[in-house]
Amino acid sequence: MAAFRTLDDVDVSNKRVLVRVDLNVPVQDGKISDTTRIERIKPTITELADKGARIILLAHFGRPKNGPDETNSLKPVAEVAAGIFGRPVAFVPDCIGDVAEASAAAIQGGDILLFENTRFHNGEEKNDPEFAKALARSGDIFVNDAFSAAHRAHASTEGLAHLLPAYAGRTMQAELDALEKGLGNPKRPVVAIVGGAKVSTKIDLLQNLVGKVDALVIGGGMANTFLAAQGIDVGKSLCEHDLAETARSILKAAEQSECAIVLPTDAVVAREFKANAENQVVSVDAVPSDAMILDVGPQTVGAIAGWIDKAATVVWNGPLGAFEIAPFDKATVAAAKHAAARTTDGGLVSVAGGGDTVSALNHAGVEDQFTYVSTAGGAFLEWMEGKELPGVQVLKQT
Ligand SMILES: Nc1ncnc2c1ncn2[C@@H]1O[C@H](COP(=O)(O)OP(=O)(O)OP(=O)(O)O)[C@@H](O)[C@H]1O
Ligand SMILES: O=C(O)[C@H](O)COP(=O)(O)O
Repeated sequence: MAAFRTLDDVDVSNKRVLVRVDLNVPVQDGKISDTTRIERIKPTITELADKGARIILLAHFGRPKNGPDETNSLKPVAEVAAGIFGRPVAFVPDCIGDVAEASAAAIQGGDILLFENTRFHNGEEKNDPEFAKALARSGDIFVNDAFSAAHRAHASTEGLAHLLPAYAGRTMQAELDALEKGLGNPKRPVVAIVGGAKVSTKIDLLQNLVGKVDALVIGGGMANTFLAAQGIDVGKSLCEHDLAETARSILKAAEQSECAIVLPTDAVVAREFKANAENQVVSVDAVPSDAMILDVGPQTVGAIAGWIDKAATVVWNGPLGAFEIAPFDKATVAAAKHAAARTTDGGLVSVAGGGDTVSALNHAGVEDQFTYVSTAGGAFLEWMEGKELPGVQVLKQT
């Protein structure tokens, strides 16, 4: 973290502080269904407000393509954020121009404004320097607290940092600290657990991990591709047969870098992809030709628990089975509980991220017991792939 400046390095009193946050929260039936991202930024907002900063929140919402539209407006988020922060949050219907600048000029220390969706302007995603300059006119300094949007080189995540003195917010700082412990400079042995549906969405991630970790546990649907690549018949399971060669090259790279690969040895199979479908546990070399693997089996869970016991650090992305439908959540829940217990009692550093992974940990009831659970989706994956995130990179340079 010494690589860039934080809120410890600046006097924010009475300054107009443009704070990039991630308010891209899920909405169901017109209501925000999960406020975790808003809760996560509260420490930064509280600190800035207590120090007398004039706070202006910048954020995107959804992926609007044709300018302003009501469904992607941040207006409803202002009220929810105010409830969580315990302070009024005034909504401003644009993020640039006269209204925005006049509102930012008028607020007092400790006040909070939320500017409308930055993506309502084309310049945001293009990282247009003119648009970034227009944003910068409302602020004296820039604080980026949106790790989960840091994989985007947009005007409000990257461009602004070239125009104003730039700092990492407390949430960004905590996220980067945790990720540094996870893969940057981890306590060894490091065990990565990667699951989820497909190999195709995680090739870069797997390739990066085998060069960095001591053991890689592969579960979920993607394990089927690895099993098939070794000549195992996986029946009707989800399997990317065209990626057999890629899977073999990942196994080879793992062998060269002495990374142990842990693949399922048994599996829970069913003939239907639905809750409570009739199911049985079989060895992976005895999957019936008309059945599909929907979870890893108990023997595999035992092996994964053994690896968690050996680990000083666990990084996790992707569920081990189709955890949304019982009973195919069993392995994910058991492994999550085991990692949580080892974190609480045994000093394990456990870092997890990814949309479905967070839901799975929530479902297991252990989200709070992990060392760190990232709310980032794409940004967490890119970090696991070993990529530099533009929004983080620019903070290091400025
Ligand atoms: N054996 C399996 N067969 C079919 N689907 C599976 C299997 N194992 C896991 N899945 C599915 O994989 C999906 C999650 O994978 P994904 O790679 O999207 O996770 P993630 O990276 O945490 O999430 P996100 O992509 O939202 O950030 C779940 O919907 C789960 O049902
Ligand atoms: O939800 C996210 O992962 C972030 O807010 C980034 O959103 P995006 O994928 O639309 O850029």
